[in-house]
Amino acid sequence: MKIRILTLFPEMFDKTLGSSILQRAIDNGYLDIQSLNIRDFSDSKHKKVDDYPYGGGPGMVMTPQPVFDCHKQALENLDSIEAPRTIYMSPKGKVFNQKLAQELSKEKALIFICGHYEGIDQRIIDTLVTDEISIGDYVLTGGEIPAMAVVDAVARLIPGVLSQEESYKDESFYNGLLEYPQYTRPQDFRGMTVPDVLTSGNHKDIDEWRFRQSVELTRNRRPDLLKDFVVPKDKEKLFKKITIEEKDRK
Ligand SMILES: C[S@@+](CC[C@H](N)C(=O)[O-])C[C@H]1O[C@@H](n2cnc3c(N)ncnc32)[C@H](O)[C@@H]1O
Repeated sequence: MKIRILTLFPEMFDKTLGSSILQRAIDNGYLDIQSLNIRDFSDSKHKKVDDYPYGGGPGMVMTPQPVFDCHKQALENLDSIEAPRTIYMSPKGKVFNQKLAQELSKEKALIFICGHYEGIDQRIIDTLVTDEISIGDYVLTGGEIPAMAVVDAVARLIPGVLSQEESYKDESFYNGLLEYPQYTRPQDFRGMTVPDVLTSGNHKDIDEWRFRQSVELTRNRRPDLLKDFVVPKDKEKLFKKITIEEKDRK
């Protein structure tokens, strides 16, 4: 997947994209990420990228010209890819989730626009942007951290990026549930022991225990997720049993 990030702070991406799984994905050719500095595209003498909002009010707004020209360069960069989605990171956007990450991971290319100050001129959004995405109901200083979160969540779903051991299929949200608790060595840490079932070697029991933990955790913490949860065929009986037991306990 090719990713182009339009930002006033390209250096913010160096560390994140140059570490761990993302760096490996780049090295192995699964990801091609470039950040473009919007300021480099400003026509103004002092490379100005913002101005006062029409109608008054606090703060500054990012002007259209540098962003339009930076976006044009990003498109030229991706010339073999037709109409890539252009995502504006914005607190006003659709709230990002695993489903959207899965959808975006199927794209050949993505362009991200990171806002700053009070945001970007609406004409950029009306003309260039296909998706406005928020990472939650709070306001950050800029779109860089939100873009990194989206790039990270999307990249790890691209086939081949994660090795088998790191498979995401059991992880929270992927199958509609929160993940079960995880334990590692030692089996006894200062008197706190690992649940016996996990050291039993009985894979059926382990599988059932994990499913039960996932269902109970989701029911307690995120009951909203259960509305869309499709119970796997082989877990239907167990799911019913867990549900009855939970009702009896109340
Ligand atoms: C200070 S914010 C601007 C907020 C804007 N004035 C508003 O009230 O909606 C500056 C930039 O940070 C980014 N940003 C802030 N919070 C975000 C969030 N929750 N999700 C995605 N992007 C966010 C956006 O790119 C935004 O243009």
